Amino acid sequence: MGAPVSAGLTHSRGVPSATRVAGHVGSTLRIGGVLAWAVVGWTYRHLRWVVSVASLAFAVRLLPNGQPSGIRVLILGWGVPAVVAVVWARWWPASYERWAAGPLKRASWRRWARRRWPVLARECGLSVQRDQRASWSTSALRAVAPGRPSARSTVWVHPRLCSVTARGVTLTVTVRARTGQTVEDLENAAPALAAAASARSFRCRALSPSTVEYVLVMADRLGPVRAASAPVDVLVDAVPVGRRQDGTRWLLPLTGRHTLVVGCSGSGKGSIFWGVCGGLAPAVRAGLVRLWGVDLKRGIEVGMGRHLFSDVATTPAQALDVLNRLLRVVDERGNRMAGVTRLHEPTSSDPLHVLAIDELAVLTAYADPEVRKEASRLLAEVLTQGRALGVIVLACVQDPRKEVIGLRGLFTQTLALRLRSADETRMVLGDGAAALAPAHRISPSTPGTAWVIEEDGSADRVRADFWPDDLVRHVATHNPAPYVPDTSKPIEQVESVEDAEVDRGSAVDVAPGGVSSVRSRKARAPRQPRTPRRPRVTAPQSPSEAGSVSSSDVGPEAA
Ligand SMILES: Nc1ncnc2c1ncn2[C@@H]1O[C@H](COP(=O)(O)OP(=O)(O)OP(=O)(O)O)[C@@H](O)[C@H]1O
Repeated sequence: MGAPVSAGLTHSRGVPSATRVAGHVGSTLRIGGVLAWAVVGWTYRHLRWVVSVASLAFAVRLLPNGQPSGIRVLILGWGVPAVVAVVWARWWPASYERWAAGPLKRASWRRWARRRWPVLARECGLSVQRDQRASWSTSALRAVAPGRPSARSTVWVHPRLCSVTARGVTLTVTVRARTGQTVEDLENAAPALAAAASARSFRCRALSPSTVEYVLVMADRLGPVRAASAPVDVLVDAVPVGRRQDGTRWLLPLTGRHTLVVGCSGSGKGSIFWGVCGGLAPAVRAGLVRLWGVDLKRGIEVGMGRHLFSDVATTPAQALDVLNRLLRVVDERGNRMAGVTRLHEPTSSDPLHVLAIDELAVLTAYADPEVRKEASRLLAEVLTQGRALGVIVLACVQDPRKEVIGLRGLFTQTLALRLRSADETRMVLGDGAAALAPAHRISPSTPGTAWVIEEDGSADRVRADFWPDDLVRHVATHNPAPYVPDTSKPIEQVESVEDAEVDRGSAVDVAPGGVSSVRSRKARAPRQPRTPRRPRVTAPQSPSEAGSVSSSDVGPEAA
């Protein structure tokens, strides 16, 4: 048998085969097709610009010469701007968006709102039909030709469009209610207006009893995941946790507030937990803030950044102890501040105490009945009295039902991550929130996204930055909580400062796998003089007893 014969043409050195030529032609055609398609698409989207530039080129280049050339018009007026724009948008998208696409889009949104307002107002149920008396000219016409037109006519009355502005990815429309209309009527139309504008989301804010501002977010800035970065600035009043839906920074106010973070499993509570604790890290290092952790889910979450915390409770008994100690700070500060000031100012000797609780329900709903009762009582006291005295609480929870968190109403700001139903949204954010802040519609594919209700009552969508484990560890290691001897413990429990150091420095780092490792910080902490012996003090059992505790019973920051 002879050698197999190739079905195609044979190769000869220096002469390309038909297959290779066909391949080159094919790929050239493909690239050309993609480019042509991109140019056509861009032209379609920017038709007005292309037509304007083409007309300009025609007028400037050709008319003076008196030699019109179709090819030159095409190249100068259409081809050049289209290719420039495609290349610009492809390789420098940010500057293209900033200087070309962004301003054009915003101008078109503004024009759309102004021109379409009468139709929009009517279709969204904001306008009414009213009978109107005929004008004098109509009446005169009627006198000449009796029978028509009618002496009365029907007109549409719309709420007044006060202003239309566009900035970034938001279109802001301010509207004044017509006679007989309330701001609630205007607010109720917000979802319909947002849908008509094809907005991604919206905010609605009452500026006065007759004026409402609609902020329509036309593009989603919360889509991409953004990792947090190690904080540098010493911040106490508010910490940056992520971004708002209009792309601006989301600062979560802390001073004077108790924060409840609610979201189902996997909704990203960890990002907000570490956004706050990590954001406070430089202040912890500076001694302006003391963090206390309660993580009854085996300390897995808090263990990741253990060094940041002055103390961490991983069992119900330890949690009660932490709550008791904070209550003593509340009592001591209350006595000291009474009649002097109404809001605590954190200093390094008198810091802000932040109690961070990973899963509140484990303590207040799923623990033993006695622990539950005691924990709820202590926490209620901290929540009701601590706010102005510089003792604040950040609590995360999955289930917002009253049976699970009876203390829900004592938190002064609430963040709703992804929730399971409109009912849960109402429970967390309040009546009427299901339409304005639909946390139950947050996609499971965007963890860390939440709805917040601002002080002025408006709702905003936000997304927390993601805190990877390495970043949490890095921030905690570089911003350890300064050592503060706990003099509130009965004396026999703290034999010496060295013992206390070992006690506190033996941070139980629980690895994700659940394996604990004991790490001593004794080597790093400076050696302290021995604590003077003190008379034995019994920890108070109730707030009334706690009120009589002397300043030596609380931490040194209070002394
Ligand atoms: N801000 C974020 N951006 C992007 N992805 C995030 C963000 N936050 C969390 N995730 C992702 O979502 C997953 C779940 O997040 P996280 O553990 O914080 O949820 P959780 O609400 O605390 O859940 P659980 O209550 O079950 O502990 C994380 O593993 C992470 O991959």
